[in-house]
Amino acid sequence: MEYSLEQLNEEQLQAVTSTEGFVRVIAGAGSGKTRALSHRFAYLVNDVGILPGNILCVTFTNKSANEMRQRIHQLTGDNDTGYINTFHGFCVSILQEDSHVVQYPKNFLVLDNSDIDSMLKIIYEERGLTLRHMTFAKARDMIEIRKLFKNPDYYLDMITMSLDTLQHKYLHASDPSDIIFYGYLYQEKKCFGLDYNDLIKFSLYIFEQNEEIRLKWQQRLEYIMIDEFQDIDALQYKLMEVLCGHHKNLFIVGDPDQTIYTWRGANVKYLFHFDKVFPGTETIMMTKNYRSTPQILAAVNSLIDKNEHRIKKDLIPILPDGPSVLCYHGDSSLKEAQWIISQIKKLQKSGISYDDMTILYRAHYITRTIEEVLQKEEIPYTIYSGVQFFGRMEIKDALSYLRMIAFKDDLSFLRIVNVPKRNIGERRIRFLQEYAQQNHVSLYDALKETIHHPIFKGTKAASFIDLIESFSDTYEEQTISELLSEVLDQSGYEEMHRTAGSQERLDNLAELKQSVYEYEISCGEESTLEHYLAHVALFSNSDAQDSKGKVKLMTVHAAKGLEFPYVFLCAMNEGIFPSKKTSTIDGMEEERRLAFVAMTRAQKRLYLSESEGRNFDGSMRYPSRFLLDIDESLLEYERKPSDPLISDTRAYIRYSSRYLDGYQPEKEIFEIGDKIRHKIFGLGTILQIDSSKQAYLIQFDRMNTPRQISFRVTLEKVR
Ligand SMILES: Nc1ncnc2c1ncn2[C@@H]1O[C@H](COP(=O)(O)OP(=O)(O)OP(=O)(O)O)[C@@H](O)[C@H]1O
Repeated sequence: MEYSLEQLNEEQLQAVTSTEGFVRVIAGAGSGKTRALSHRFAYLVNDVGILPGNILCVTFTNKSANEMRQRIHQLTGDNDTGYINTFHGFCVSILQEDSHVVQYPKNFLVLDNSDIDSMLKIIYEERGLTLRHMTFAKARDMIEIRKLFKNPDYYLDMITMSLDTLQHKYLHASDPSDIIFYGYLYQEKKCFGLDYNDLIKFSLYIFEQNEEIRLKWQQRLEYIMIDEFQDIDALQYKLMEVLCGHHKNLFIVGDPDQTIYTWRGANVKYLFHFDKVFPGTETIMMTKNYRSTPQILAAVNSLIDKNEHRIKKDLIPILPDGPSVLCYHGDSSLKEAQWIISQIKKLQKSGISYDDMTILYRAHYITRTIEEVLQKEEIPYTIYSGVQFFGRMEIKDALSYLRMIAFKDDLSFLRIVNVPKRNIGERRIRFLQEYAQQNHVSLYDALKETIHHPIFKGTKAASFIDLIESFSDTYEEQTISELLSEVLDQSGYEEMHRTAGSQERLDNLAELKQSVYEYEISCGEESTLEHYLAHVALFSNSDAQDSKGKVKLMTVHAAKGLEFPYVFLCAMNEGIFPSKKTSTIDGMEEERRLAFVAMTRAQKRLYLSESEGRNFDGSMRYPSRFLLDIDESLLEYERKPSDPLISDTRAYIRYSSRYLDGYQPEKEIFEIGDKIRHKIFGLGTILQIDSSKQAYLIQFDRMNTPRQISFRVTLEKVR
């Protein structure tokens, strides 16, 4: 894009040319925030004559920083694009220049999650901790929470204590949380590593300690601009306050309706109260939407209007009319996927490239059925910010267990023999490889033949053989889905992920079981384990490298800030979107904002779909409340959920909403004669309601006599 202020509307122009003082832009989705920011930067450089190195432009992710750099480069033609970075990235620049104040070298290490895990591994080994004490995911969270709230001055230990003193503190800690925390600080200091928290804390400390350095940075940053201000957290805010302290030229842009990171500490109050904290703030509202058709905008306005904690602001369409928002209710997730793919084919036949079509979803595991249909129909696709379903580690591991039972091949063996840990590490594998080569046998046979060799003392090799042998003997009599469940259980594989707290992996395994089950019922005679393995092998080899000419699949979080001509938002079901983890009213509003972000990505047409069936916990799948939030007249249904299903959904939403924010309903919500499902006793009918005992009298279909069941137990209404 060429630089020209004529490409801007009135509000954008005001935002671009109001260079001095505190300026706040409250902007809607698709209203041209990115365009305004990049033009403002270019205006300062091209027209005002400011040096790019004196401008700081903060974005939310590294990816948006890269994109912003490219745009600004195009607009200014200048190779120096100044400081365009995330807060963390900018702190790296500060520390590279001034880390000597805290006696850290310039080439300090920036730690990511896998570095942190490696450090945790050392600490656990040194101090005899196991994942039962705390999973790595929990340990990382715990460290972050302690750094933010419980021990906010922790960085002083890192800066002022000698390595020996820090080590002493670690070695003398006795509580697992203290051991991990101080062990981690010690490990960090030992390698001059800094995590995201430290980067900001250290920068703030340097500014606090050294006025000269603070002033140097404050003077350097003549203009500061911050994007996605609705997602700023307390530490970033503090840093911003310091940085703009000299010139006081601070420009912020945000959309309160797109706050989706409160779970990470973002707080939209900073955007709301900005004008009180910085008197004289000029506020500009940008609500004209250039991205989406009036049909899409009417639907999203209607959705977000249902959030109670918000400033009312409708997006105003600029583009001409387009087709209606098209919705579909499937009898199963397969039917839903087939419908999406049929729409994709229709679009493609009309001359639209696959590039222009994107499928969005709330949770990764949703892609499995969609991928299967896409592959069957030979439609090219690519998954962003995630691995294709059958390429995921846990899916490959699970399938390797099945392959091991059927074929006992070396590849499967190598993949799973030590997963979960059976103490069969590299040295023992080398031993097996040598034996196998000399005796021309498979690795598994090598293990069986050498199992009494002293090298396998203290390992769980024998129980691994028992496991494989016992399944090999019986698998032909079992269904594949039973086999899979049992092997994941008896091998300890699922337990391993449970202990590690990897809910996403467990969800994916549950989805794999579901897919095996569907395979069995759809292919009758041919459903042997060998057939199944041949069938899935076709799915595991697709590559996701080049995205040209391919349908895109991504989570809603990954789609933030992007736009696509045709958007399919799928699996719009209770328990998926909103996520089953939503437990507070604020959390539900955040989920709704997330749905809003998803829908506002669409430019030409938006497709919404959901399907019946069961969730992993056995509960019914109801259409999402977010679909019901949208005024009915704004949605065109190609296939609608039945009226009884809609009324049950409403009842379910009313019922489950009571539990938000920990509310425990005291009153009964079923009526006499209602059919219910109890998670253990199965189907039944309500005979009596006893409010004094807070219980129902229920006749269960499979019991001779009725039972009294407390209100405390969740019952599901059956149509
Ligand atoms: N003044 C304008 N005239 C024409 N098109 C515009 C104008 N401003 C923005 N657009 C177009 O509108 C679309 C949305 O703009 P942009 O991506 O900057 O929005 P945004 O506010 O950053 O969106 P979001 O917050 O939803 O990610 C882009 O395709 C952009 O080119």
